[in-house]
Amino acid sequence: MELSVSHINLTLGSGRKTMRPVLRDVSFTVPDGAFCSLLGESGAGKSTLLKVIAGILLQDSGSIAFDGAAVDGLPPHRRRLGFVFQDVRLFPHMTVEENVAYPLRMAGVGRRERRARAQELIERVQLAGFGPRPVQTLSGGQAQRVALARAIAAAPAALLLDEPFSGLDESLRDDMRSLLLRLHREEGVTALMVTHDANEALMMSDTIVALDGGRVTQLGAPEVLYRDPATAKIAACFGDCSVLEGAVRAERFSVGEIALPAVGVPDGPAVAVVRQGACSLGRDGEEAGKPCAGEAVVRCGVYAGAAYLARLDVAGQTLTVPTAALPGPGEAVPVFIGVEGCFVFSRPS
Ligand SMILES: Nc1ncnc2c1ncn2[C@@H]1O[C@H](COP(=O)(O)OP(=O)(O)OP(=O)(O)O)[C@@H](O)[C@H]1O
Repeated sequence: MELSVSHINLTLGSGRKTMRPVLRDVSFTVPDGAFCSLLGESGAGKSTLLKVIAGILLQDSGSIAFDGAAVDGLPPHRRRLGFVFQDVRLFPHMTVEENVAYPLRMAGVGRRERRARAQELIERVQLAGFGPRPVQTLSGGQAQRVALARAIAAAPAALLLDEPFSGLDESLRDDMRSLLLRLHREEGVTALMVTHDANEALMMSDTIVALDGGRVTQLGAPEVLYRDPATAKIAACFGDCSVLEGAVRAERFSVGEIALPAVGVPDGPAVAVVRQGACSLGRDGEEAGKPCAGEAVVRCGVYAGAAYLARLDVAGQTLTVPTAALPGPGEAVPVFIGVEGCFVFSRPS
């Protein structure tokens, strides 16, 4: 099913003083069978948007459509959606099988067919034999597998997932991501997942919708957001980086002794996001063929396993650069920064 979100606006709050716009003109389309992530920091409006799509909250204006047909007048239970939440929300008084079969019971599916589908799904989420178990006896990862099986049991029109793995240990998350992607592919179900983990969004999505302050700031394939981020926040969300405030003049960003290309950026205050992987010190940078960005003074260094991290002083700000050999504090060192990991944006003055 194609899921369309068109010009959604929503203001929330209990009194005039607390009313604030939470969603502002949000529009995007998730094609039939695609996996889309809603990415944004806390308070961006991700969960609120999921609730609007589910029909739990009603928007002030705009429309939600499934396969081109508006569903704004439909209550949540008639939207045929499957849900997975961070806090799992299994029915505690039911067994694993009863939980998975519940949406089928609600849909009026006969007992024998319900049992067969529940059994099949329990096996597909690698919990064969767990059917009669009370859900309170499950580990966090097992409970989330049951929640996934339950969410797809009644072949929903779309699957909505709200931070489904953030309550799990990192060691479990990768397994769960693979399982979810496999089920998504096998069922061919359209999926929309809320996450604040940019790398999770990169790994899992066909499309990412970046939300900030209730607005869509960028929409596109993971590669597009990674290689050509539209805002400094998006550039900075994909892992270790330094953020430097400076100014652009004649398409050059400068701060302290550091200068970087800023093609197309107008003159004025600006911010540069510099990914650690794009930076090298001294001879390492020359050998990698990166352009020299200038000199900076070593403030301190830390050991980070694969490399040392040199913390350099740039006009009172910190530029972190991985290095095989740590120079001493106070030493001035040439810094090399590859253009592919360096993004400059105008900053309102
Ligand atoms: N019922 C409400 N009344 C007033 N403000 C609300 C209400 N629900 C949410 N908000 C506000 O709307 C904004 C967006 O909230 P939302 O929960 O959608 O963000 P989020 O991106 O999902 O964040 P998180 O990752 O922390 O869950 C927040 O500033 C929140 O305080």
